[in-house]
Formats: sequence, C-alpha cells, structure tokens
Amino acid sequence: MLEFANAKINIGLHIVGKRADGYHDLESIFYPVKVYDAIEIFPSEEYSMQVYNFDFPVGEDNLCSKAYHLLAHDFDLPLVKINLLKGIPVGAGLGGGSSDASHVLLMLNKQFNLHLNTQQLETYAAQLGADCPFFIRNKPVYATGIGTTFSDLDLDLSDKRLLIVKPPIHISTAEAYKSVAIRTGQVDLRQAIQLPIQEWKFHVRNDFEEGLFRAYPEIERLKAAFYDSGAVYAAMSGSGSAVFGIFDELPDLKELQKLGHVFSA
Ligand SMILES: C[C@](O)(CO)[C@H](O)COP(=O)(O)OP(=O)(O)OC[C@H]1O[C@@H](n2ccc(N)nc2=O)[C@H](O)[C@@H]1O
Ligand SMILES: Nc1ncnc2c1ncn2[C@@H]1O[C@H](COP(=O)(O)OP(=O)(O)OP(=O)(O)O)[C@@H](O)[C@H]1O
Repeated sequence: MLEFANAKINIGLHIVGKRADGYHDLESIFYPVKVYDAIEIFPSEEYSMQVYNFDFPVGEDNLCSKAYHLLAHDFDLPLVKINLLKGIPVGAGLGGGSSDASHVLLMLNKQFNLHLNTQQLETYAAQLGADCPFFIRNKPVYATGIGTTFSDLDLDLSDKRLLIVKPPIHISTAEAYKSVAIRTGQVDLRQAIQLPIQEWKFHVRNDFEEGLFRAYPEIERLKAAFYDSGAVYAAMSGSGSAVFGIFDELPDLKELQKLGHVFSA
C-alpha cells in the first residue's frame, strides 16, 4: 500500500498555559497543506524501515516505527517493511513526522482490517505526539488543550495561493517550548479568522515568533519578504522555522527563493 502524508500549518498559535507535566496548553488553527511525504507499507519476512531523501536514524526512534509497534502491541499484525520518502522538511513546524506516524496508523488499520474508528485512531495517535491526532481527521480544525482537542472549522483557502519557505534553520520543538512566553486574554482565533484575510496580520499571531525571531532574525526577514512579495497574510508555522504566506496571485519567487526552499502548497 502506498499513501501520501501531507503537512500542516498553524494559522495563529497562542500559548495559554503550562501544565504540571511540562506540556503547554495552546489555542491554534490547524490547516492541512499540499506538501507530502510518501509512505509504502507491505508484509515482509522481518520488520524493517528505510528512509529516502533525508538523513536521520531509521531505528526505533522513527515515528513510523513507533506507530507500527504501538498497534503491533495490541493487534496480531504481520511483520512489514516501511519505505518513507521525505518531501516535507524536518524541523520546520510543518508536522511532517507527526503526519507520517498518523498515516502509518491509518494505513495499517485499512490494510489489515483492524476496524479502528476515528476516535480510537486519535487516541493511539496522541500517544505518539501532540501534533499526531490532527492528521487522523486531517481537515481544518480549531485545536485546544495540548493541541489534541478539536472542533471543526469552516475555513477554505482553496481560492488563494499558499507558499511555504523553509529557511536553512532546524528548530527543535522541545527547545522552542522552553523559551516561549505564556500569554492569556488573547483574541479568540475562531473570531479573528472571520475577519477579511488582509486584517489577519493585526489579530492572528503565533506566540513562538517573538522569541524565535530574536534568536533567528533570518526568520523575521523571511516573513517580511513574504509581505514585500505581496502576501495578504504571512506567519511562521508552529515552532518554526518554516514561514507561510497566503497570496491572491502567485508572486515573483525570486526574493523568496534566496531565503530558503520554496514549496507551493
Ligand atoms: C508546535 C506544534 O507543532 C503546534 O502544532 C505542536 O505543539 C508540537 O507538537 P509535537 O511536535 O507533536 O510535540 P511532541 O512531540 O508531543 O512534544 C515535543 C516537546 O514539545 C513540548 N510540547 C509539545 C506540545 C505541547 N502542547 N506542549 C509542549 O510543551 C514538550 O516539551 C515535548 O517534549
Ligand atoms: N518520520 C519522521 N519524519 C521526520 N522526523 C522524524 C520522523 N520520525 C522521527 N522524527 C524526528 O522528529 C524530529 C521532528 O520532526 P518533524 O518534521 O515532525 O518536526 P517539525 O517540523 O518541527 O514538526 P512539528 O510541527 O511537529 O514541530 C526530527 O528531527 C526527527 O529526529
């Protein structure tokens, strides 16, 4: 079985509290985007996994392996070979690894007739990472809690052009959370996105930007370059380092291309 695992962007991200377990409560809008990894799973004589197009360990730490072993613990799964072709940049705030994990759960459920429903799959996904459950639903949602409680959202950007630029900076999510400031009393994102998109820049913010822009001024310059290129809204996604921009029309890519790898999403 071959499937494509898509990325996500966060449209607004408010960090509203810190919990006793060290995780943070947040408020965000998760939006699926058309940047993909490819995952192939097939029965094999031994379990193995191979990653193409990216250089990181493929051992038990890979989220695809973790997803397989999580289900293999509870179900009588055959041994499989997993091939992963990375297209989603890593350390970008685009949730690539999380999407891979959840797509492995979805694929194993389908391929081996496990009959798990969405709720059950989301519960398994939550054991693999805070971003994982979103990719089970994989449609625009308003997320709260640690990013795993969802309500559906009517947001459709399909008549816009969406560009994402990944600068040559890798940001660890855990590190980003260590220095993020908690802010309460912020605008409700569900209301903010009802405004015309041109006004989002005054109301829809990502709380990771302040600290990370200080540490990496290149990311702030990248966001400014999106506005210079005509974006109606631009922001860093998640804990960075990728920045996305929403355009009415496809802009001249020259300046953006100087600052990182450009993805049309
Ligand atoms: C920044 C976002 O991408 C926004 O969607 C996510 O909150 C990150 O989710 P993720 O990468 O799946 O995070 P996990 O793999 O579960 O956790 C990585 C680390 O990030 C921190 N973390 C993550 C999620 C959260 N709500 N609060 C946190 O403090 C924790 O220190 C954790 O050790
Ligand atoms: N299948 C995978 N794809 C990418 N990274 C993986 C995978 N499995 C494990 N990892 C580890 O997870 C780390 C973060 O990867 P990921 O691409 O999900 O981060 P991110 O872009 O910061 O996303 P997020 O929005 O979840 O913070 C990588 O540095 C890598 O060590």
